[in-house]
Amino acid sequence: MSHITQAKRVVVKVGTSTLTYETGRLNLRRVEELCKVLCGLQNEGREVVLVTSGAVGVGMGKLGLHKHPEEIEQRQAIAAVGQCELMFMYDKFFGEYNHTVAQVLLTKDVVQDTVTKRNVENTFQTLLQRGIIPVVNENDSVATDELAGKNFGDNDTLSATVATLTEADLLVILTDIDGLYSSDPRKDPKAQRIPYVYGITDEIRALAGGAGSDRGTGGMATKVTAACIANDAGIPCVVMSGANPRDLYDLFDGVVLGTTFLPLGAEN
Ligand SMILES: Nc1ncnc2c1ncn2[C@@H]1O[C@H](COP(=O)(O)OP(=O)(O)O)[C@@H](O)[C@H]1O
Ligand SMILES: N[C@@H](CCC(=O)OP(=O)(O)O)C(=O)O
Repeated sequence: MSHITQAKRVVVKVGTSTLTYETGRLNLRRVEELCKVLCGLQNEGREVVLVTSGAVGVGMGKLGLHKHPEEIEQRQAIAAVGQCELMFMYDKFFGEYNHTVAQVLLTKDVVQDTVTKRNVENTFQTLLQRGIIPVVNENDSVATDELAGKNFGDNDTLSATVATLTEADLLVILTDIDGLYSSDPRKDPKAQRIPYVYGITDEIRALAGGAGSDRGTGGMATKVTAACIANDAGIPCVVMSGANPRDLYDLFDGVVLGTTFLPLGAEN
């Protein structure tokens, strides 16, 4: 699958359910492994952009909270605590393998305005040219557009936006399940994994349900939306399990993992 093996610029998105234990505390072993593998991919000549969730989840863990507060301002404040911890950890782990990270926090309006969009595109280009790994999250402490509902924001869609902004060759979404199934496997034991999707249709969208845990936000539905945004920009998208970050090496060696969403006309 040359779309994957030959991808040079790769956006990798990791969800809260992959980064944390049920307590909300960081799964350090997994996060360290993920950072090491991303450094390995960077060393082989790829350019990696990491889109990370976890600010709210990690903030809750750090503050000893077990239930998502209803109030938006509480969640914004918790995210501010968690984002700090997340970046401290990424800086440390990537630094151990001699790589520099940069924090980029985005809101929807940034990419809707031509001037701020160009600014952030320039920032990404400059970071990547310098071999720096951008670590991106939604700017949860200032974003209010997506806070009205229960969802705090949607980093799946954000990752697709980042893939288009950076003109990436591939988007990889790491989650707590190994791809898109014919229905939510947590509810349907007969659900079967779908290895390839060539062009996202309404039937495919209808298969994808909501989050599988209290820590996840958008479920498979937002991942399919993200894949659609990426595919519309000509960028293939893989949704796969983040449980064993070393699987990324297999992916780039050509092993078929998770679900690969390919734009129509990009079948080989
Ligand atoms: N058709 C489907 N195929 C696979 N997973 C699905 C499907 N429908 C709903 N899901 C749920 O989506 C969850 C992954 O999304 P989410 O919990 O938001 O994780 P993350 O934190 O990685 O974004 C899975 O654990 C699963 O329960
Ligand atoms: N920006 C939020 C993440 C929102 C989100 O989409 O979470 P997830 O479903 O775990 O990818 C945070 O950092 O907590």
